[in-house]
Parts: sequence; structure tokens; C-alpha cells
Amino acid sequence: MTKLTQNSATQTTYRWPAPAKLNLFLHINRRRDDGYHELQTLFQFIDKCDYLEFKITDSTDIILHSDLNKVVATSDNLILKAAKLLQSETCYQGGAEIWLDKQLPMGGGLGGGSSDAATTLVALNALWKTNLSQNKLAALGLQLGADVPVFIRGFAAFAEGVGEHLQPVELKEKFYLIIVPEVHVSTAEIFNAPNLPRDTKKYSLDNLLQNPWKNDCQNLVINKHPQVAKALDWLIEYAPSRMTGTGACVFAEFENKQQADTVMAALPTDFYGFVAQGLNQSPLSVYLADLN
Ligand SMILES: C[C@@](CO)(OP(=O)(O)O)[C@H](O)COP(=O)(O)OP(=O)(O)OC[C@H]1O[C@@H](n2ccc(N)nc2=O)[C@H](O)[C@@H]1O
Ligand SMILES: Nc1ncnc2c1ncn2[C@@H]1O[C@H](COP(=O)(O)OP(=O)(O)O)[C@@H](O)[C@H]1O
Repeated sequence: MTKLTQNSATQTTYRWPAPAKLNLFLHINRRRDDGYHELQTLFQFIDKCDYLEFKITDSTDIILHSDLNKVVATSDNLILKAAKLLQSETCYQGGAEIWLDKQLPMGGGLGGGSSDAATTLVALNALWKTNLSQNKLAALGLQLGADVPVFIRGFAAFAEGVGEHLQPVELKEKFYLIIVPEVHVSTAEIFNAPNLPRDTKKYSLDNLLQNPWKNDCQNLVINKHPQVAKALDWLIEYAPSRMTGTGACVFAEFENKQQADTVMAALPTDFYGFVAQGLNQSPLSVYLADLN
């Protein structure tokens, strides 16, 4: 991975990865009084990432350079929210310029926005030398989204609660063919749907690992979005396949890269997809360890 790069302002900066995740299974156990849902889910990272570059500035402004500014309002951007949260929490007196190289599809259940937020917290904590512990960063991350803590912790994990109780797991690092249907699925809309199943029984991790894996949001999304159903129908002919998160991306799992590449070569031209490997350690935590 190239670490040093020349950004548009011709400064030499570091290129921090913000990897995607898959939910290898996703069970919804209960709706809490605050509207959030208790889940049991299995997170694994994949080796497909957004990349962020940071320059520390004397002014307190936080400036983001990205095409994303055209689609996501500045006030909603999780990168800016993360940087401002860290700044106010630590009373840091400077700011930052940030460059985002967006590679991950948005709203696909791959967690790109949450991962960008986590990388921003981890990178600025190092560059600003604000020295917050990982526990503190994960707690700040949770204020931004239920998925942010796993990206800060950096290990594949069995998650409970709303996604913040994390237990490390060693999984096979399989290869996945991921199809990105041309549809944006809103996480809030799925969780608010009256017919979402919300009563899957809680099981022990051992039990869950030994039984077939499923995603409780999948049927709802398939019924709403024929593009997701079509992608899954195609994939399932080749290998065990499911949806990640609240969709819309679907993935098939393979023991080796050659098998995944062979099916990828047969992908109909009206689908967009890519092959990625599952990772038990996040590229962000590998990167941080190499820097230190
Ligand atoms: C369900 C998951 C599984 O990974 O799906 P994806 O979003 O990646 O598809 C995540 O936990 C999502 O996490 P994240 O995307 O950070 O969600 P948040 O911004 O915290 O919440 C968005 C909305 O989803 C609902 N929500 C989210 C998480 C949760 N455990 N229960 C909920 O009910 C809430 O209505 C909330 O307003
Ligand atoms: N830096 C960011 N990257 C992607 N999406 C972002 C970002 N900041 C805010 N968002 C918002 O978060 C939503 C969900 O993004 P994303 O994490 O890609 O999807 P998902 O939660 O389905 O995995 C986007 O549709 C967008 O409105």
C-alpha cells in the first residue's frame, strides 16, 4: 500500500485507509424504547477501502476536499462531524484540511461513511497528538453511528447491543464477490419498516457460528427493490450468498480468489461488482501500527 502521496495542493501527506465491512450475518432481536434495535451481527473487514489524507493547519477550520460535497451536505458529512467532535472534545486549538478518495459505494451496507468517520478520529488523534485512548475514541465514534466503534477497534468481531459490544473473532479470510445494485437503501427506513422481523432469539456465538448465516433485513429489502433480488438470484447459483447490513450490496463467498474471479468473469454487463478478501484485522490498524 502506498503511504506517501502528493495531494492536489502538492503537499506530501499520508494516505490513511478506511476499509469496508461485511455483516456475515445480521439478526435483529428487539426494538429498544429509544427506537434503536438490539442486534447480533458478525463483522469482517474487506480489503477494499476509501483513502483519506490529512494536513494539520494552524487555523481551527476543518476543510474537506471531495466530490462527496456534491451529494452529502457539509453538516451531514461524517468526516467533518468526526473531526469537529474530536476537536471540541479535546479543546484542540488547530484544524485540518482533509482529502477524501471515495472508492466505496454509498448506502450499500458496506459501512463506508462510518469507516471514514473512524479513520478521521484515529488519524487526527495521532496527528494532533490529542492522545485519546481507543476506548474513548470508540465512545466518541458511537455518537456518530452504531457502526463506527468496530472500525476504531480494528478487529473482526461478533457485535451485540446496537453494535457497540464487540468480541474479537478469528474467521476464515474468504474471498467475496460483491454486487452493488443501483439502488440506495436508507438504514433508517429499513429499521422503521413495520414488517421488519425484530424478534429473532438471541443465541450464543458458538451456536451462531455453527448454524447457517442469515440477514434479517434481506427479505424486506428484496421485496422493495427488485434489483437486489435479481443480483442475489444470480449469485446464489454459484455460492452461498446474502445481503450485508441493511443492503443494498449482496455478496457470495468463496474459499479462494480463483473461484471468485471465475464467477466475476461471468458477471452480466448490467451488474457492477468486485472481488475482495475478508480480513480479520483492519487495514487501518495495520497502517497505524506501521506508522508508530
Ligand atoms: C445495521 C447496520 C449493520 O452494520 O447496517 P448498515 O448501515 O451498515 O447497513 C448498522 O448497525 C447501522 O449502523 P449505522 O449505519 O452506523 O447506523 P446509525 O447511523 O447509527 O443509525 C441510522 C438509523 O438506523 C436505525 N438503527 C441503527 C442501528 C441500530 N442498531 N438500530 C437502529 O434502529 C436508527 O433508526 C438510526 O436512526
Ligand atoms: N463520508 C461519508 N461517506 C459516505 N456516506 C456518508 C459520509 N458522510 C455521510 N454520509 C451519509 O451516510 C449514508 C450511509 O453511508 P454508508 O456508510 O456508505 O452506507 P451504509 O451505512 O449503508 O453502509 C450516505 O448515504 C450519506 O448520506
